[in-house]
Amino acid sequence: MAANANGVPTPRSPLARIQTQKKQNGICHDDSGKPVKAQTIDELHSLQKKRSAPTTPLEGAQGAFASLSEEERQRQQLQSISASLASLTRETGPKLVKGDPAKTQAVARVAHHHHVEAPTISVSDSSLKFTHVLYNLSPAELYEQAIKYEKGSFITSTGALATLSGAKTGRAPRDKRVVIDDSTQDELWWGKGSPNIEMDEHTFMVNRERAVDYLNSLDKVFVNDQFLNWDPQNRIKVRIVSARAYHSLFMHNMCIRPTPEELENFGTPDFTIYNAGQFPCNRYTHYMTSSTSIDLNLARREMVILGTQYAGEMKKGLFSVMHYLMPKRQILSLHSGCNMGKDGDVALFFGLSGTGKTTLSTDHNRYLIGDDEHCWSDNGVSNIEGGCYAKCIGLSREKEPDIWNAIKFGTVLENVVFDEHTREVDYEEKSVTENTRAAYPIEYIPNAKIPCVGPHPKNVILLACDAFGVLPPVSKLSLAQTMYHFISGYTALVAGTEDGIKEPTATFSACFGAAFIMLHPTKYAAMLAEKMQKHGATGWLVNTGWSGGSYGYGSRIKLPYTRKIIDAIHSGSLLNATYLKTEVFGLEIPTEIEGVPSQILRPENTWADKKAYKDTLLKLAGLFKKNFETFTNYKIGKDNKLAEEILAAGPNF
Ligand SMILES: Nc1ncnc2c1ncn2[C@@H]1O[C@H](COP(=O)(O)OP(=O)(O)OP(=O)(O)O)[C@@H](O)[C@H]1O
Ligand SMILES: O=C([O-])CC(=O)C(=O)O
Ligand SMILES: [Ca+2]
Ligand SMILES: [Mn+2]
Repeated sequence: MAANANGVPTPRSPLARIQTQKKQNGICHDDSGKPVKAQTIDELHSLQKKRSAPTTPLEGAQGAFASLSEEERQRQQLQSISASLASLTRETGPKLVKGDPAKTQAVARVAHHHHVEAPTISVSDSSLKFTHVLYNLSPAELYEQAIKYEKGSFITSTGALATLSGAKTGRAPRDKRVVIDDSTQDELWWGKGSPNIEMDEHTFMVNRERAVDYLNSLDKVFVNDQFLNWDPQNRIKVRIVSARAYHSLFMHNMCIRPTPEELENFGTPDFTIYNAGQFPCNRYTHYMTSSTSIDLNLARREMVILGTQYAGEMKKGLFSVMHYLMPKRQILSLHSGCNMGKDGDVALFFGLSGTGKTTLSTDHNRYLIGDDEHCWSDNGVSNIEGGCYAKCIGLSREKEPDIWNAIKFGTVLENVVFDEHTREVDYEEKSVTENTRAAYPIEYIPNAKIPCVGPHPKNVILLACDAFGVLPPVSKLSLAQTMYHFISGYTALVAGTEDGIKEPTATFSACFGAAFIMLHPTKYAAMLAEKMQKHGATGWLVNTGWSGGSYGYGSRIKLPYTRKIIDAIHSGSLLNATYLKTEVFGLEIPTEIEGVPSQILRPENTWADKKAYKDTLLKLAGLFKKNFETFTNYKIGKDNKLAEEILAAGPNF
């Protein structure tokens, strides 16, 4: 029974008497609740928000400044960010203020205490104005910023932040530039087939200045201080300076989120991204072939983004950095998904964009370690990232329930189309792009393994989305075959992820990620061979692409069948199946798998036109052979025995 304010029971009856308070001093009080502790509306609003713990990075010794005052912390933090944003020609950083410029009152007060000293060398207007820093904002704060200031930002019916990435809806690999200097000249892979297109140090500085000036011309910038790599011994500190809440939330989700304590001791970042994506590069600048430029300077540990707002550039730019830093430490960096069974059996999923790394590593019966970027060290595997980046085209609750459910508050949904009233997303719709994406923190997947590390892999699964429809749905590989297919990195690129490609086309991309590797592919291949051998991992080739004919004739292998195949690999049952060897590619294919129609296991059975099948098979084999020519002269491992074996493991016809 309910009680009124005086504790007198109020009987529930249809004709309950309306009770008014007894008159005191002749005034009628409505004191059903206590009055608010505010004298004004402003004061009332200020009560709404509780102060949170300070999140401030410190320069210098870890934890030594634990007793610093809040004010001193703020000052050091702004100094560190000001140093990041400094113009290198005017030798001064901008005046920084923490917080949203919209809250002008607070700004005036903070600015008085915290602005960084005025420049002495050469003064420009930008050094006279304040740049407001929105530092490691929470998802809720970033939502508010996005919705208020960024056109095209909306909350979907499930709570995700829908956003548009602008003119670019995929990466622009032809616009990537890497600074060539005395050390990178010899260390990195340059020339034919390499993703590293050179630029000189001076041009980098021109673009860096352009990006920094652009960012400093704004009222506010977002700064994220985060980590990469869950292996604590090989963790990298990254700072991302960007102009959009979308970019800040994307990286909040994709990188590892520091705890408040870790943030207090953050210090100087190991790597910094300047994302001035809304602003183009100057096409009169040397080495620039378009208005977009993604520039990597390993010596300065910096990356500059101009002319593209596609957030994937940041994620994959950092991945390139890891592909340089980790092999130096004898750690193999991998463009792969990774998950682990209840018994601790780890599987890696390699594959190019759209082949199924995210879809297949997200498996309700297994622990997710990560969906896209990993390291394999002497201690086992570790995820580089703190989030997942799933393709959304055709997404359904039935087929991919865990990804579906991860699209909720906090998740960034790029370039999707939704109902203007209900805000329900239509995942079939590709009118903005086919490369629609969801970026969410890894803990949004219920069986994520946190921390995202695991023991040495037992299975290495190479995913290829074969648009020709001639590769078997699954084959067991020898070590040499695994290397052959790893170096080849075959797939049919699915539309949209890389700018300009509109429909599936056969592609070879070394190490299943040539766009991101920094060293010659054979360096990574040799490390993979050594690790697989040492830890007894088995290689598999899984075709998640076409069956019964090429693209346009056959159809994509059904996801439930691919899942059954993957289940059989994980359980170990496929290892003991009966195999037969295919002609031309010499692949071992199983004759039976539980839950998969046996006739689809042999591609030639699914083709009505046997001659067309044979012709297509030979055509693809020819493409493999031609692609591999560039690698035949390279030494792999200590002696050249493996290189010869690998070559022999390719198609024979
Ligand atoms: N048989 C299949 N196996 C795997 N994926 C399939 C299959 N059939 C259809 N798909 C679809 O293919 C897409 C695979 O995309 P996924 O996000 O897993 O790519 P990815 O390898 O993680 O690429 P990226 O590196 O670009 O993130 C999903 O949209 C999935 O629904
Ligand atoms: O980088 C991207 O835009 C998406 C991705 O994961 C890939 O292409 O491998
Ligand atoms: Ca993915
Ligand atoms: Mn990827």
